[in-house]
Amino acid sequence: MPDLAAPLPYFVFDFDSTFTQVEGLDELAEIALTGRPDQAEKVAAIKALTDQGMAGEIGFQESLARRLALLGAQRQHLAPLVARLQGKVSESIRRNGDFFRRYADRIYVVSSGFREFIEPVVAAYGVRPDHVLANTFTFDDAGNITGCDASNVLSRDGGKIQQLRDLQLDGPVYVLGDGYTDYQIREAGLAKRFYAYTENVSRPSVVAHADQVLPTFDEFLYQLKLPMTLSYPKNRIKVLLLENPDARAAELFRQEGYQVELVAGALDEDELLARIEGVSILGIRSKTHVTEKVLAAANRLIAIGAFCIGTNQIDLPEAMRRGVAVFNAPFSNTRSVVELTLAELIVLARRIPEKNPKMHQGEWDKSAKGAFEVRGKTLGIIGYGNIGAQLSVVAEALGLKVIYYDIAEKLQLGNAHKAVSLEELLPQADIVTLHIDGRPENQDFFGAQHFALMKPGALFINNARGHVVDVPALAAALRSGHLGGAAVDVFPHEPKTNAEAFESELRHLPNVLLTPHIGGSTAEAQRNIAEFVPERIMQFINSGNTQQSVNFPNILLPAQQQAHRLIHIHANVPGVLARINNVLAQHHVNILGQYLKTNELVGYVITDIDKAYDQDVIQALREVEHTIKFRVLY
Ligand SMILES: NC(=O)C1=CN([C@@H]2O[C@H](COP(=O)(O)OP(=O)(O)OC[C@H]3O[C@@H](n4cnc5c(N)ncnc54)[C@H](O)[C@@H]3O)[C@@H](O)[C@H]2O)C=CC1
Ligand SMILES: O=C(O)CCC(=O)C(=O)O
Repeated sequence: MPDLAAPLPYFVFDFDSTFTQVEGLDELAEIALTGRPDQAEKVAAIKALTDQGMAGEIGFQESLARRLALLGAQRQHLAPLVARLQGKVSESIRRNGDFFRRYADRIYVVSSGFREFIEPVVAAYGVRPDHVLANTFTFDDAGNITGCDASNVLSRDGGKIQQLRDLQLDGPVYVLGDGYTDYQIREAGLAKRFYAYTENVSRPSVVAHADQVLPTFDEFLYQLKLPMTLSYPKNRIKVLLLENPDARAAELFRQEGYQVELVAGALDEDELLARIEGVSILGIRSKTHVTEKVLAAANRLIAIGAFCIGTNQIDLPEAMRRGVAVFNAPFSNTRSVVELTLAELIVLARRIPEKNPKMHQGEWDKSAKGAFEVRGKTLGIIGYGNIGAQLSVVAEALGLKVIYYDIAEKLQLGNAHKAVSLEELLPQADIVTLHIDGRPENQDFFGAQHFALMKPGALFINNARGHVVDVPALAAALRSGHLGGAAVDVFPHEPKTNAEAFESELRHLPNVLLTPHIGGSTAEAQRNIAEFVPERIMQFINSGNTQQSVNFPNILLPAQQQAHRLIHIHANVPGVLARINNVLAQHHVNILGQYLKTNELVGYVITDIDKAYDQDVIQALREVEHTIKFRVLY
């Protein structure tokens, strides 16, 4: 570990793929070779030579000479190169630009790249020209780059070592770089610590030799307790994604700098208990249950993402009491469920679940028995929320009459007719479809007495939640012939993974279409969900914005320039806001903006304060009575 009490060390940065995201010579090659038929081939050859040099597979001098020979670059290409590199400074270095200005005396950039493009890029961050140690190009009279100044130590093998020797720095040196030649400074005894910088590229041979690996520059500042833009390095935020959400979700979290771990199936309580410690963001779909016990063990949990609509699998009040915000994707798969339901009602009306397997067994059963058109028939929709209402519109377009029942007052769409009770709806409907939510009160919502009220031969569809239907009662109604068929996508007990067997008494019943909870499983829905949920969670983490959280008071406070943002979650008891503001007043901290919203269990306050604050204020705010969670966002 670095010695925090010691005087500040000298910081030696590599440039290519460390200070910037890219290699300068690779970029120069792309610019210089633009429009040439052999551009791709030559750029690839140059990149391969860069990598071989960085990984220590060939000598630096050889790598450089071979790259320059392929380059064909001229002086005029340098200005566009600098402009390009200025836009490609590593993200975490860019956001901590103040560090370079503040500690300019202690910072050196030592690179085997070229001063012509390095100096202007780092100068924008306050790095002094005499602290940039790099090669220089040589040019011919026509301005073609012909090579590099051979008298410069950095143009030779072991150049960085010699350069550090020549510098004769009078204190400890910390080297940050992505290449083997950066490590060699430490190996030669000229640096106290070598940090492998992996934000842009991670080379196993370099990482293996590092005192520490730095996924971002924030991590370095955090470890050294130096001032930083973020309150906490993003690479320390652990995301656990279960049940295979679309790959885009992991990609977005990784882009944000978080560590992402994937588990293909659902986890039961014990399995989740074993993995939840240290997790900041948990992503699930419909099968993983986030119980009170799991939440109690979740020592770092900030947010849960339900990559679906339903959130009945999460103990929402307990999550709220523990200050864990829950987000879902309330509309991203709505259309997919509607399309499946429409397909099912036609397929059932034509008794396809019986005919299809017979055909596969070579049996030709051509008959109209029990088959009907859906045009003019009555569709009874129970639960007229997002799915029910959209289904209503599309079903009418298909020629169905719609009647619906909902416990909440809902806007009647098209010519849909509202029923005041199930008793009114059920005897009228030729097809009954459930689209209620999975709240605990809906356990066994639909039972034998309801099937009995349905028309003889009517069809039944459940694409909502398994536990809302009494399955033995449904099986009895099908077996007796009272119902003409059913389509079921959701079950009280669903396999956790595709490897587990599916058990249900609905198996092998006539005209019954069973699907493995795929109502929302379309490419479109999964991609939409995988973008929607991470976006909500990252907004919450970065700005405190809780819009569309299913369990938190919804707040959106626009970001203020020159402000620190504090997030305070507390038990909803009187007087907490006054106590927070008392602490701020006692410490003479100016409030620039503030928003409080409460619900039945918690209060959520976003406070923007001016720049002047110290650790005492933060500690005092943490100690405010009834605090559940407190975070400094920026
Ligand atoms: N099979 C699948 O893959 C999918 C299933 N779903 C499930 O579909 C269901 C509906 O989803 P959304 O329409 O988005 O939900 P929503 O919340 O927009 O609508 C649910 C509606 O049901 C009503 N409701 C609740 N309890 C009721 C009751 N006892 N009697 C009558 N009405 C009642 C509510 O007032 C609300 O209008 C949810 O359970 C959801 O989890 C959603 C997406 C995919
Ligand atoms: O696709 C999933 O995993 C669950 C879909 C679902 O039931 C929902 O969105 O509520």
